[in-house]
Amino acid sequence: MKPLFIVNEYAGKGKTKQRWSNIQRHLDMLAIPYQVHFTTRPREAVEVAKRAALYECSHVIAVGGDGTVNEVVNGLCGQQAVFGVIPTGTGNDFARMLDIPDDPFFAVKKLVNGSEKKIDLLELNGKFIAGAIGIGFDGAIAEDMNRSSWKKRFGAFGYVLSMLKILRTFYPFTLYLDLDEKSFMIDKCWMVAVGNSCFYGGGMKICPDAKHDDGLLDVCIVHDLSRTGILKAFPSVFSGRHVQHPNVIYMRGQEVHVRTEPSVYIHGDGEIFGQTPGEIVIHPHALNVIC
Ligand SMILES: Nc1ncnc2c1ncn2[C@@H]1O[C@H](COP(=O)(O)OP(=O)(O)OP(=O)(O)O)[C@@H](O)[C@H]1O
Repeated sequence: MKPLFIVNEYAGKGKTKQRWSNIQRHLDMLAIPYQVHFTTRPREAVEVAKRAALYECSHVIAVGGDGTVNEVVNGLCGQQAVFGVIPTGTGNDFARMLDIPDDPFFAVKKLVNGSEKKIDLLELNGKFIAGAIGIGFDGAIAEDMNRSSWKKRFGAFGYVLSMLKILRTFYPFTLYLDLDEKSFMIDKCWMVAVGNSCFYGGGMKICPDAKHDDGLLDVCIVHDLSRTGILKAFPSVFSGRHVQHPNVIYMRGQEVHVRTEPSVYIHGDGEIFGQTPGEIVIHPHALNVIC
């Protein structure tokens, strides 16, 4: 039973093609037999991972960034095969969550010597997300980044550029949020983040206490801040200290329903999943991974 590598050569600003030759060299050096599929278009990885059982593979490894991880996870969820990742993308937050190194040699070694564990997954309106979901200001930033060439040109720094652009035009919204049995109505809301992992946007700790195997989702709400206030608070998201800010609410639960007035964008691990409303549920121990 050979592992199947699903490679997105376009991930990491197109550098994955070069990185894959390195990875292949390391696999051959360690005498690891494998099968490989190169994606030819967006979302193809979902279909390939769905057919993993036909390939008779014990492991399915995504070679790419968080978008590729998301597609493979959505195809693989509910199957026996174990999921792994070799990070070659721009943000690589999933690999960061599992402590998988960027260096291809050490990432391959980790795949070979790593142990298996089960991790939780978020489900948003029927789709699975391994890392974190952003609603509102952050969804608008992700939408802008995916449309512009900034991510390709500037990598993770493209997030900051899109943030500065969206900050000028974004208007806070009214949030109606149900978390398990509790209901909240929050005016002048900027964003809601729901995290399975603490990392997102290339290393930002938006939900700093989120753990990917505790059966809980973490919710972070930013509200009632001026544009200058957002700018001042932004750097603290890299350390996770933003949760101490008086205009940040931080909670934990199992199921979140979000409605907003007006509708705002939702992203999951950087990919746009439409607009609000959104229903988010945590699925404890839903995916077998090597870490
Ligand atoms: N052959 C292809 N041609 C064009 N796009 C593709 C192809 N295969 C996959 N994709 C798309 O490439 C997009 C970007 O891939 P991915 O997210 O893995 O890399 P990244 O954006 O560099 O990394 P990260 O998400 O970690 O910042 C995904 O949304 C995926 O659907």
